Amino acid sequence: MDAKEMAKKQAGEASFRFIENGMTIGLGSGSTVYWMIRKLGEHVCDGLNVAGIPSSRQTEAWAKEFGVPLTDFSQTQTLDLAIDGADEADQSWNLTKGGGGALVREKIIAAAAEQFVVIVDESKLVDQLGAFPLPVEVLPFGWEVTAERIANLGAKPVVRQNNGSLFTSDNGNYILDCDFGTIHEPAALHQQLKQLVGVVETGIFAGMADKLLVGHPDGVDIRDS
Ligand SMILES: O=C[C@H](O)[C@H](O)[C@H](O)COP(=O)(O)O
Repeated sequence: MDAKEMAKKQAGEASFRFIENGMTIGLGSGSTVYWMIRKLGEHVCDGLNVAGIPSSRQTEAWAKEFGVPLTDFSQTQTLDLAIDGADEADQSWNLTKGGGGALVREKIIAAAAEQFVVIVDESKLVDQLGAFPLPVEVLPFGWEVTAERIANLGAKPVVRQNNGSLFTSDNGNYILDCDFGTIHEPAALHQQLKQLVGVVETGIFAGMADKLLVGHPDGVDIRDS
């Protein structure tokens, strides 16, 4: 395992300390979350009683593979905890998410959780967001028009592709990866984008994180907001 993967594993596994018996947990998406789900599965095998709501089909598959019981929002509308990764985290803990295309479900889950724990390897820490192009989920109908409106806000949107076809999210939508350069005011940019017809959600998670776990190859820093 390389150093970056070790750091992801450290952050993912360390998040287990926030999990208590009886909790309903929002399960984020991505390669850092993988380590959290794997660890959680081990404890479920040892008798831990939890239920998870997955934020993507991939996460659902991992939860089933590792034996983590699942539930859904028809059973509960609040979560004790959500744990998720990020593509960038700035010094105020604003996040860019959606590199894997799961941002809408991830944001619904994070917003429904009493506590939102973010797990990243150290490479995700930045002074300001923007080096990672901002994922914006848009409706397929008229996506070209929506992309033009986003370009008018100062971005270079590129529609995400997957093996030569347009990438489709778990919600059946497209993702525009939008290079805005350095994002000086993430919350304001999010609001501007949300006002555009055709925009479903943005990958800016501003002011949502309660804890930030930063993994290094040989340990983890746990930061409180
Ligand atoms: O849509 C994907 C999610 O926002 C992920 O949490 C994010 O891309 C980070 O993933 P990873 O832990 O694989 O870097």
